[in-house]
Amino acid sequence: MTEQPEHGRSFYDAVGGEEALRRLIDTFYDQVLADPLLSPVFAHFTPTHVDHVVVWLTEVFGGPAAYSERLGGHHALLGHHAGLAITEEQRARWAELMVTTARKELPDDALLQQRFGEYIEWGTRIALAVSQPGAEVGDPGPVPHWGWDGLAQD
Ligand code: HEM
Repeated sequence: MTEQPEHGRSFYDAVGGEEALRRLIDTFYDQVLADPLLSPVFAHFTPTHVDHVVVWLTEVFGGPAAYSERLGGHHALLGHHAGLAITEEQRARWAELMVTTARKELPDDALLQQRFGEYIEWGTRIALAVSQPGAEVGDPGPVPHWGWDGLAQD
């Protein structure tokens, strides 16, 4: 788990744990579903979507590894985006809404907000890539870990 001396705690704990991630994702999807560019992409949205995104982010940021244990891990996550044909405009809007929601819902800590934004930029580019027609997920390896130093090389 990545830690930074002056911040001390794991990135997951500093973010505020599962409770903060749930607040973030609840607020975020309220906006996604009201957004004319994104709402058509989420036509089949269900409340379990919120749960699963929270479980994913929990594991990525160093909390319990429940996405790997219960929801199929990295391969399954990428597979959920297969065939969606996400456009760059949609990706950028998704990322922008997530980052602006994080400014309201996550702690007001410059490094935390920066690393969170970098993860969203990285993750949304991968989601766009695997969503294109004919793209193959292959073997993406274990769920990535992201923290005070960005992507952990573990
Ligand atoms: C960091 C970036 C992203 C993360 C962590 C993420 C996370 C997830 C997760 C965990 C699921 C599975 C939900 C479930 O099991 O119900 C999912 C599905 C989905 N994601 Fe993403 N996502 C990202 C980027 C995007 C972007 C940029 C878009 C579109 C603009 C998108 C559109 C969707 C859609 C439409 C589904 C539902 C697909 C289905 O019906 O199964 N995602 N995402």
